Amino acid sequence: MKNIQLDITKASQFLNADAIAAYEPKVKAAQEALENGTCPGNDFLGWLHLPSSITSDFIGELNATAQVLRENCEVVVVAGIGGSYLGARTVIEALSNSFQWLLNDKKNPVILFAGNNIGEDYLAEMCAYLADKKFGVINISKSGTTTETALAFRLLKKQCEDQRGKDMARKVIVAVTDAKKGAARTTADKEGYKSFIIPDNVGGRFSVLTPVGLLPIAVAGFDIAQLVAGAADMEKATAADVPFMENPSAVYAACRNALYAEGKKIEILVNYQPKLHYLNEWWKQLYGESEGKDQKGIFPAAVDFTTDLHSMGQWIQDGERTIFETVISIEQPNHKVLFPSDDENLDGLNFLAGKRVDEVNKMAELGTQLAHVDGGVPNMRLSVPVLNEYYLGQIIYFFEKACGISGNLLGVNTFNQPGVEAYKKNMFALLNKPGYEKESEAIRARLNK
Ligand SMILES: O=P(O)(O)OC[C@H]1O[C@](O)(CO)[C@@H](O)[C@@H]1O
Repeated sequence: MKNIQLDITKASQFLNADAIAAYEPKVKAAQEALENGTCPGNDFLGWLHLPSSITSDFIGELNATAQVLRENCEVVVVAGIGGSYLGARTVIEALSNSFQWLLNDKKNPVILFAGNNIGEDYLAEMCAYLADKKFGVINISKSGTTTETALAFRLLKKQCEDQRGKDMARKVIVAVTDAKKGAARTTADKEGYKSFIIPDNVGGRFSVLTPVGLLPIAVAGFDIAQLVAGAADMEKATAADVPFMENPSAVYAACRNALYAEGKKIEILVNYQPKLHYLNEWWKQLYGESEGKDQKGIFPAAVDFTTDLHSMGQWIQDGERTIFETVISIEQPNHKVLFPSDDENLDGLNFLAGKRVDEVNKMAELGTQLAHVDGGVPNMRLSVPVLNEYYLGQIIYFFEKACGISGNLLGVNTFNQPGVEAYKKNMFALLNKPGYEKESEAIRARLNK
């Protein structure tokens, strides 16, 4: 089967002729440090060989649990934030009908996401929608203590028990969390929920191929074996013994770092399919939390084209020249729509008659690439044969591997996120959380100045 393909020619033309090749020894060292476990954060490398180590028995166990939820729920709420929901949402939205929630065909449960914000209106409206639904919950949190998720879960657990009774609630609430620690583990054990473990050595943003992503994706009705198969093939295609220029993750890592060294501080991930919006969101967390530290790191931004050509297009074409783009292009859509001819041709669009809509999209993509390159924006392009589970697995592993290499090239600990604690500390101090007395006093004094 054909793999996803990375083309960097429209990016490397902005660099010295040998700039990418010059990265080969550095990339080799960065990848070796990753594979040998000698890089910073080496206790979080469990994702590296995850795809090839997932057994069919484990897939079977996940599918069996998914089946229990599918049989007993019209709606399943996935509670989680960051790496504990973005991967699942990426795959589910990429593969679902764009109007899934309007279809009401009962083939699959409606999947909702919660615990990823603290919006009171969001929670109120979701709980109101669930009021007459047979619903279940997948509570996902590695730490088991994340405020956004814990808050939503407390509401959902109570509503589920009140609506469906304690016994049924125990059947349709599943926990995905740490093996031993955290409130989500304590609750799951006490209530006797079915639970899955997030391995200690896999951080949240690298966890989509653990039950964190696999369980919700299976509940939504998608083929997780194919997702894992795609990732496993990409694990092979990016292995340490693959020559540098044939390893897409190594080349992507080299190219983005070479551009960064030339002052291209912002990378914009671009798609031409609205279904890929959440891939943008997943990728932003993957690269943002991994590389944005020690006062350095490429800023990961993202746009949905052609939609955002009518909002951000101006900035990208003519704004400050500190950006580069990485475009994800799906070669073949899953549907076929031919543009009709019209005798009156009042809209003047008969020149498109008989063409596929995707042909127009592809010409928009090519035209944009040429314009942006002419405007001084280096462009990489990741070509994906078709949008399905298998190729989403390839895309996920491609970006994860490249992120591991890229973080080592940048010289940061790719696998921690100390900066995320700052807001939490202030929030807990402001909310008078027990244990934060000193911080509460200090923050109030600061605000009263
Ligand atoms: O799975 P958890 O522990 O709830 O964490 C969710 C997210 O929050 C963070 O820890 C940041 O606070 C992310 O790294 C993580 O993906």
